[in-house]
Amino acid sequence: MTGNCLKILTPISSSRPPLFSLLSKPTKTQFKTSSSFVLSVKMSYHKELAAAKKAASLAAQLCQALNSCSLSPLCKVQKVLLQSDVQSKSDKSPVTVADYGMLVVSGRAACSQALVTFVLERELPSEPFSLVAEEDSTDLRNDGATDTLERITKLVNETITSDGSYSVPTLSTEDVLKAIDSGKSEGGSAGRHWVLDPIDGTKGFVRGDQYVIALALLDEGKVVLGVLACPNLPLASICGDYHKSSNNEVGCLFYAEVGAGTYMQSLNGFFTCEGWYKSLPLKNSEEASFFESYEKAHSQHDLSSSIAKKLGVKAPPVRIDSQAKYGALSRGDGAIYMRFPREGYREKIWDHAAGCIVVTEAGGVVSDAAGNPLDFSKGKYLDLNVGIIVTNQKLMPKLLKAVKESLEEQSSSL
Ligand SMILES: Nc1ncnc2c1ncn2[C@@H]1O[C@H](COP(=O)(O)O)[C@@H](O)[C@H]1OP(=O)(O)O
Ligand SMILES: [Mg+2]
Ligand SMILES: [Mg+2]
Ligand SMILES: [Mg+2]
Repeated sequence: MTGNCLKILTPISSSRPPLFSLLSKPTKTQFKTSSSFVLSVKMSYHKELAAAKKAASLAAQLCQALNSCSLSPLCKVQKVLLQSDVQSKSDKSPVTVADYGMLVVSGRAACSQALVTFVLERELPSEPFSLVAEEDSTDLRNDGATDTLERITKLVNETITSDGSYSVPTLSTEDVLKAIDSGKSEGGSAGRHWVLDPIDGTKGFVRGDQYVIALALLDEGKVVLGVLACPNLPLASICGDYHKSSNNEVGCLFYAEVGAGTYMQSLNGFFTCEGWYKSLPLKNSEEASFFESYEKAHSQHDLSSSIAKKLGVKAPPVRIDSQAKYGALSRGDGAIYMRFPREGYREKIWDHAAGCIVVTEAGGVVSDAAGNPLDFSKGKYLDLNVGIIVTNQKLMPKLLKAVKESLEEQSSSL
């Protein structure tokens, strides 16, 4: 453990990156040593990672404040929402417009997006800024949204003031709208692009369960760093006897930089847990626990349970919302994550970029259902073969075989 953060050990991989990749080296250069061993010196993204951690942590603080202010009219609406079903957009994702309640939910995500944009631009003033993000300001520009817009502008300003690092004039509602709309980049394979899901796991957020602020950086189409701020995720493992754990603190920040590993610290800055080294995966598929979406509409539970059966998995699935699944997996809470969206759903890069590097830098493997790595260079969508599967290097061949068999069985039964 270093300072107040935990280094997540590589569960299976024997090919940890060399220590020199942790050092600050500004160029991508290949060196030949006298023994003709080729060393590839990696680009360092330390400055960008520090900015991303700060942005995601502040956004998490903002989301937590939104949830705990029981007297706020915003929260009263959320309480009503908790008892009602969340409406759908045309792409079948929850949220937005239709009524004031939905505006409040999308407004909160937009609020988080504005704050992340503000922090990244202030922390990295000399870098060109391109952001591919989920939210836009359309709903907040409607006449009926004035009150919500004023409230979220106030909350963004309060969070900036309470942090105390930036001496800027108070942001206006127009500043906030502009900050939200700077997330309209299309991404792609050239240059650098930030990728943001300002509230990932909207349904979990509305239910008071798991959600994350997920931020990643693409460089030439590759994910080079990722941060997952998980305000409701316990610091202790969420599998096995976790409910018996003496530590019931919540709020985790996972972060990873290419070639430099994955780390976790507590969101409040104090790290108190230990002992995860012992529970790292694994072993045999029978002992693996597997994660999937809480929402049946997001992933076919019957398909994953047929795959788990083939693998001999004994434990019941762990169903939680959002990319918190990637974070929990990276620290060894479970060994497998399976995601099989319903036909017609297109996965977006902001739903996987940060989670993907958090898992791969901890030694895991993320692929589509056919075993291809995820390609983040094609714009805001991921073009995938059927679904996404995640596990460690030892279990991946077995998992792929089981996935293939179950998919064949599924298509022959149609
Ligand atoms: N119909 C759907 N199928 C699959 N994923 C969806 C669907 N609707 C929304 N999502 C997105 O899936 C992610 C949540 O997945 P999970 O079920 O694993 O929590 C979220 O990013 C959510 O978007 P959002 O960011 O708006 O919440
Ligand atoms: Mg959404
Ligand atoms: Mg999402
Ligand atoms: Mg979202």
